[in-house]
Amino acid sequence: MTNEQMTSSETESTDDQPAPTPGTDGLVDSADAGAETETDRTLLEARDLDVYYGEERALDSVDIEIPEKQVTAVIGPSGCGKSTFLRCINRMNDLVDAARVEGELLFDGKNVYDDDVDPVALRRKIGMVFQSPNPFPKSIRDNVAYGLKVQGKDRNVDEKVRTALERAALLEEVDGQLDSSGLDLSGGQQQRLCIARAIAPDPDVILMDEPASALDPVATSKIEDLIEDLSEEYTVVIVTHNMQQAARISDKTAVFLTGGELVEFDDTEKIFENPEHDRVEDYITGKFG
Ligand SMILES: Nc1ncnc2c1ncn2[C@@H]1O[C@H](COP(=O)(O)OP(=O)(O)OP(=O)(O)O)[C@@H](O)[C@H]1O
Repeated sequence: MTNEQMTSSETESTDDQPAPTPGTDGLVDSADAGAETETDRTLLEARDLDVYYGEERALDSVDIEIPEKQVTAVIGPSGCGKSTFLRCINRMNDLVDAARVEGELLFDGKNVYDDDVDPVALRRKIGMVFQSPNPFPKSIRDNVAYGLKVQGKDRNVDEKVRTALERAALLEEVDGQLDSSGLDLSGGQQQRLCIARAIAPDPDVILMDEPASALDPVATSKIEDLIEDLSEEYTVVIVTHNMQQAARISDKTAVFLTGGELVEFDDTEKIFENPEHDRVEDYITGKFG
């Protein structure tokens, strides 16, 4: 992973937003970015975004505006590019040799693919939770403190760890055993530990790639409740195969179909009750996919 350094302090702004203050990592500080409490403010935007793996196109000219502090679900049949899209947002595709990205992915009006953006710093602002819980073989405390220590944020670590565990709805269950291994927790607890680890560095966005697909129904329901709570403070983008889950927990839904095409993006209710496109209706009603 390259830790690219900022070479310019220039920051782009969108037409309807004031120019935010650039940080030393090429990114903007969301707290400086103007009307951060407006729920419909766009935080993430793809413009004509294509991704290729070698010669194969996985995303086809995707345009989307994702609002802050809401849950956006990304659904679609297997292989349609959902995970690829998610990984574009925090440049995880940089780690895939064959992947090539064209177009723009704006975070707070700044293209994350600009040369002056440090991908490591970007991933602290845009955290990620994966399909299978993947705690480090360390204590619960060290798992959550990991990102803070990497950032050199060594002050009040215990307090920050407890806050993150509380936000991830795990503190009550693990209080008094923060020195036990994270690997000794149940699958659902491990996933909430991973969520606590993602939120400890205080990101703006949490990306989730099928975060409940490896969990039983009770653990899944806890994660779903948690995702809804998290959207009060964070922008959540979640890939899910489970359409009922998307309908239950998301405010907006993006439907990708074969070939990496974003066919429809709208309020979740509209997508599930009255989609514009026949192909989306066919997918939602299970006619294919
Ligand atoms: N590392 C890679 N190298 C080459 N091709 C890839 C790679 N990752 C994904 N692809 C291809 O890109 C396309 C989109 O894959 P992606 O994983 O984004 O789809 P998805 O909708 O998330 O699928 P699923 O629902 O099965 O997880 C597929 O054709 C896939 O084979």
